Amino acid sequence: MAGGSATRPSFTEVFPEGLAMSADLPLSRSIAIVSMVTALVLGGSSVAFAAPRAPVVTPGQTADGIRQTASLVPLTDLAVQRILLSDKVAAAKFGTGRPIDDPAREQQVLDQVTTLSTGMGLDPAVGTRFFRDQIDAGKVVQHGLYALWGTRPKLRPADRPDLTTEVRPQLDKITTEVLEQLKATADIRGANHACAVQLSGATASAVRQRHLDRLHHDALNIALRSVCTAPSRPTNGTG
Ligand SMILES: O=C(O)C(=O)C[C@]1(C(=O)O)C=C[C@@H](O)C=C1
Repeated sequence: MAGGSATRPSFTEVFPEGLAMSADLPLSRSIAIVSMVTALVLGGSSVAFAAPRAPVVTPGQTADGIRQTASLVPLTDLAVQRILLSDKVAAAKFGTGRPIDDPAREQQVLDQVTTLSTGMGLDPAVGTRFFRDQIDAGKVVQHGLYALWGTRPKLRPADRPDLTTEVRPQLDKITTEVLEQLKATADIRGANHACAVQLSGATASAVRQRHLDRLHHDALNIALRSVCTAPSRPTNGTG
């Protein structure tokens, strides 16, 4: 965690991706960067850092530093955890003849989501909508890994975890936490720009920190696709 001071931003706060000075960087931008770095190193007397000191705003905190708003980071991380467990699901099933799609198990997951959502005061439609996407994301990963392992036998998993006693309980364990985060983020989830910006930041940082490859990144986008959309219209109980 970059612990920036309230008076002067740290290097990583100014250049989160590091300082990549390439030949194609325009000269004016290079000069600007050099002067900003100089200001950082020498103690910050340049125009860039002489402006009135703004409070450091961290995710989940507003500029007044008092009112806390929810963050989409924990929800995103839980989606990543579930996606990474799909690797274990695939390893449990690959080569056993067991199909990737298991509608009975999906219904079990969605029933559990409905029960838990109702118990915690979350609209079950929100929970089930989100979990349908988690299931779709998991299936994308499984199909991707099956394809990979089919053509590259050396990449096949060495161990086969037990789906029923080992992997599914781990998936179930995450369910309550996901629903709690859906509830905690109710005010910031919606079809608006602020949500989209926060979600894209949370996704980008999860991809970076968890070193997600293209397959898992695509799956994460599927898993999170309902987060910044309008609530789905109530149905007549048919789904
Ligand atoms: O439990 C499984 O068998 C899985 O493949 C996991 C999962 C899920 O994401 O919960 C995904 C696809 C199946 O259709 C059922 C459930």
